[in-house]
Amino acid sequence: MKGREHIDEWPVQFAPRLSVEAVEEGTLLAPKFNAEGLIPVVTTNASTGEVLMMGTMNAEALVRTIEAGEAHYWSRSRHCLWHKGATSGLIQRVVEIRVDDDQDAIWLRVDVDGGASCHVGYRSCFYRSVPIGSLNSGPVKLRFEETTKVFDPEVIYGDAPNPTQL
Ligand SMILES: N=c1c2ncn([C@@H]3O[C@H](COP(=O)(O)OP(=O)(O)OP(=O)(O)O)[C@@H](O)[C@H]3O)c2ncn1[C@@H]1O[C@H](COP(=O)(O)O)[C@@H](O)[C@H]1O
Ligand SMILES: [Mg+2]
Ligand SMILES: [Zn+2]
Repeated sequence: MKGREHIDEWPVQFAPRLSVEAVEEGTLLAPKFNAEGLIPVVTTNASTGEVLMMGTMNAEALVRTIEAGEAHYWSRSRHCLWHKGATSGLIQRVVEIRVDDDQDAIWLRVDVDGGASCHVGYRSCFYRSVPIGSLNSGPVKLRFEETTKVFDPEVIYGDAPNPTQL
């Protein structure tokens, strides 16, 4: 974190994970980051509950999100701290941050400037559904639940590399 190189200088401190009871029933934030230093984050629309994104944070992204009230993630495809909307203006304003029982998953409830959270141009990253019970042979055919894009990624992101990796 720029100008605050040591974790003790960060504006938000996490508690140590000293007991199951403290983690599950206590009142201190003691997040569990995985071996790569990451924690999964599910982000929903604060008004509608719609799931918008599944992302990851490192400790710095979580601290910055708490500090700024705007969603910050760790981009695994671009290997950098990612302030969502820094390029596109599609900032996610955090209404509430929740942590799950064992504190190894984060839930962000957000309002989104511009109404879209997906780099493909849709409102939600989960813009397609998988039909239940369709057992025809061949690949499962997806159904588009969102049919119009909120924005045109080519206009917004230009020639930036597409983060979707095959
Ligand atoms: N803007 C987005 C963006 N919005 C939503 N998402 C979704 O966020 C999820 C996490 O993205 P990551 O890049 O962290 O990828 P990952 O899932 O960790 O890594 P993979 O294993 O999938 O490669 C994915 O489901 C993405 O589809 C985005 N992923 C990438 N971007 C890129 O971020 C850059 C900045 O965009 P803004 O933040 O909108 O300014 C642009 O280059 C965009 O292409
Ligand atoms: Mg992904
Ligand atoms: Zn997406």
